Amino acid sequence: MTNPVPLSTPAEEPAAAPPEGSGTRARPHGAWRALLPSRSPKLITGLILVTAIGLLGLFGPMFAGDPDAISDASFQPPGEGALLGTTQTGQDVLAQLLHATRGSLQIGLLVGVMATVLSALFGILGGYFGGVVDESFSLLSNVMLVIPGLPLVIVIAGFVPAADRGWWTIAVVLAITGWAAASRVLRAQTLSLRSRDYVAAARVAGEKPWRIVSVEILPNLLPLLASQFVFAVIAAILAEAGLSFLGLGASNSETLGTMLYYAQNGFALQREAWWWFVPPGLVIALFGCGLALINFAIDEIINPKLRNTRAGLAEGGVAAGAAGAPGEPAPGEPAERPAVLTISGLNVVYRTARPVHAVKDVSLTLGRGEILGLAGESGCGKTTLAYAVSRLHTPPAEISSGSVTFHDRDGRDIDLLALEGEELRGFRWAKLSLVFQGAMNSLNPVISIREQLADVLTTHRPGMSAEQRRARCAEVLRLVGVDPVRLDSFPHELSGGMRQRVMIAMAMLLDPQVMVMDEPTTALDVVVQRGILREILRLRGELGFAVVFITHDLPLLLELSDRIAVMKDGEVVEYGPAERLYRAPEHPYTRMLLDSFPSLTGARGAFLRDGAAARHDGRTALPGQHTHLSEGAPR
Ligand SMILES: Nc1ncnc2c1ncn2[C@@H]1O[C@H](COP(=O)(O)OP(=O)(O)OP(=O)(O)O)[C@@H](O)[C@H]1O
Repeated sequence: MTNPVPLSTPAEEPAAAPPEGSGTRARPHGAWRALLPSRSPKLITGLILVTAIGLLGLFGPMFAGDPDAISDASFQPPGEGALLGTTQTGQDVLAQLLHATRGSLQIGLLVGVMATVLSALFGILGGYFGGVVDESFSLLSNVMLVIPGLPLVIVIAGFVPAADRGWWTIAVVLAITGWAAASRVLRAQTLSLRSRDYVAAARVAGEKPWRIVSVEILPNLLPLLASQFVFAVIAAILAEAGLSFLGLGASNSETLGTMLYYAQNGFALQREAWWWFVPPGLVIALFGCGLALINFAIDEIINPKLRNTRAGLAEGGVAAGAAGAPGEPAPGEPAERPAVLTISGLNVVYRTARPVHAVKDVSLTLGRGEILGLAGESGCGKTTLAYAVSRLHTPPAEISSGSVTFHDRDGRDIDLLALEGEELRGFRWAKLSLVFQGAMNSLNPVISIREQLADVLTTHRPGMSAEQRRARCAEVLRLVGVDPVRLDSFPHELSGGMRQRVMIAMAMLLDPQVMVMDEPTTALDVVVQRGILREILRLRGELGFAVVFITHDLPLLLELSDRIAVMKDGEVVEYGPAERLYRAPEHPYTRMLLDSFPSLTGARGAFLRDGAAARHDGRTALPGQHTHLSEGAPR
């Protein structure tokens, strides 16, 4: 991006700059294989349980004898003649168990499929299409919900003559009475999904409704559908057991429910014949457990954030303190100001299945009141570094080694990586605050600006009176160039530029010594952006805070920063005063970056023109540098 409006040009932000885009970042899609969890113990255990019980139900009856064959050996415990013992009438429990497993699985799976299809049909289509479709589907599901399930099942099952009450009849009855609750959940989720940016984008792009539902919405609902399927299967197996217990079960089928029913009727518990009721109970429990574990794993597959972050650890990850990078200040370029933040040998690794060493041995010193620019192409680790320094990183990101020391005004050195809980909360914002890209979107739309600013003060400065809070809120707003009348506005009543200024004001509320700004103005148009950057420069001069300023935009950093660190693949490849970096870049990557920005006054950048880094000698001036760098050394 070029910066045609130099910082020194008195260009004002228009009162109503157009609101910015959504600020969402698209993650690159990996191959389907990459979506699979590498070694998920949950998935493996779940699959083993479900497959084993499935095979037992599928093939077991072929090898088992007649489950109804009566013999004299009544209540025989497990032993040689009968592996799982016998019932009151001498029937073989193992043979019964194998047939019953098949019967229950048939009913459970059929109900699971039917109930899930019904709930998806009514819930997703109703939620997506809205209007009459939604109203009629909702009416139907509401009616099904208010009718008490079990009595309805009993009535329907009782209505069907026993001779016709096959396992499929019971399955249909259970499915009809069991889809409504799931459909309400799916409808609510679909309503939320259909208003997301990417669905709106697909609609604007002219995608057909069936494609939007199946490609944009359905994949996001898969974890929910999977868990509802699991729930429906388990509920069906249990409901069928209940019906059998009442004598309303499938008349032509042996199920785990009927087994329990006969065990109860045969006084198995009283006669301590545990082998009669424990095996069917255990099969139900293990099957449910297996399905639940598979459900967890499906969640991890669908949602990459849930994937096992320890997989990387098991593989040893990336060695801490990897090969040194030229992160130290070059000799002869010591920090002139006393340091406020010292980052030393910092390594940050994303412990994913394939670990990403995002920050490699970074060492930087931020002087008091200094603006340190952090430049580098997308994905080089700038945000990861900012998050780690602010202790905002969350798993799978892990600081594998290094230190971050904050040198407080009062002379204390604070080890940032050792701060925990209350200490960390108290430190962040009061001494080190942050403004992130698209921060303006984090303002709560239903709370006024005044309340949102005052909230920060109430949390961190509980001793402040309401009057003092009001005065401070007005003061910071004035500082960032927003009229304090706006305190009573709601975020939607402000322009994008104003909202971002409010966020900067919020970051300044507690008079921090360091502000980390990650692309704070990227979402704004260039005129508004320059207005805000000028404010930051002015405030830095007035209030003396130091800034770590992150952007792709090297020309902008050349104007703004005292020193610049250039990052590539997680390493700081060049670090020095902005002026030196511009006049005599040492690293080929810095030269390439400088060459990649076209000049407004000279020849077009070599990178854009040639598609490759060109050696750059006698560089033409970059936008903005005419007005700033050419006037002398940076601040
Ligand atoms: N949650 C994550 N899990 C695994 N890798 C991640 C994760 N977040 C970021 N990364 C990787 O870490 C590296 C650094 O990412 P980071 O977001 O810090 O880059 P950046 O320089 O800030 O990029 P940009 O300028 O586009 O915001 C990239 O390779 C990225 O793919």
